[in-house]
Amino acid sequence: MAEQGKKVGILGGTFNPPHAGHLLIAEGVRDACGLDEIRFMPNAVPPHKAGTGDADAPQRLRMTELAIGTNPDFAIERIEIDAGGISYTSRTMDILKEKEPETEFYFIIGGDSVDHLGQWYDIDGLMKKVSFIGVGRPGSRGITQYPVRMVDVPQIDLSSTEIRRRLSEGRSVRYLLPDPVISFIRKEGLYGSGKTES
Ligand SMILES: Nc1ncnc2c1ncn2[C@@H]1O[C@H](COP(=O)(O)OP(=O)(O)OP(=O)(O)O)[C@@H](O)[C@H]1O
Ligand SMILES: O=C(O)c1ccc[n+]([C@@H]2O[C@H](COP(=O)([O-])O)[C@@H](O)[C@H]2O)c1
Repeated sequence: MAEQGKKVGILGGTFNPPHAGHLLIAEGVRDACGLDEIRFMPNAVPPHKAGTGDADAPQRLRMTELAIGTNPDFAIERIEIDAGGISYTSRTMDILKEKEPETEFYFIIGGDSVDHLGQWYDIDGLMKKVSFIGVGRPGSRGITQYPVRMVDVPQIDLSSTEIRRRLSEGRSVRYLLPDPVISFIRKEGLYGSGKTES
């Protein structure tokens, strides 16, 4: 059972893989907005992405767990992974709000997501269900006609795409994502990184 009036930030993502950019914005928003907790919420099937390549949903979930580690301010929200199918945020928020009527939810998005918010499923309905917090992202405008509270947090020009590319080219990803996630990627042989014993 949720505590009364707890302020929870939801960082939804594909986390393919999770990286320093995700961790930085989560901590930045938590701090700037006085949130009690940030939940990282991996989606099952992302609504607006072509696919997730060779990482399946359980692997993305595991990598997200490893990324947040033991940080007591961070948690995992597995509602979308457990539901399966295409993860429309509007539907997810209905379920979350019904489960935890006392919790105040804030949905955190990066500048590229801000730019494309108008294309989200049931966006007008969704706006009535949850408050949006946006953060800048290099290469995006972070502009929308929808009411998004833009928050200034440290930014890093990093994406999961860039990490997958580096791994497939055998290049270093050290410090771009937490070591336990790198070890998992190598152990599972994800993103063309090649299987290793360590
Ligand atoms: N470096 C970053 N700065 C700000 N926001 C980010 C950054 N990286 C990701 N985000 C935001 O985090 C959320 C989840 O991102 P996602 O898991 O899709 O990662 P991604 O790096 O954008 O992935 P990909 O490169 O595969 O598209 C999105 O709202 C996205 O805008
Ligand atoms: O509901 C939608 O139509 C919708 C469209 C695009 C993205 N989202 C959600 O926004 C979050 C970030 O998306 P992504 O694709 O950058 O990982 C993630 O939780 C997605 O499920 C949701």
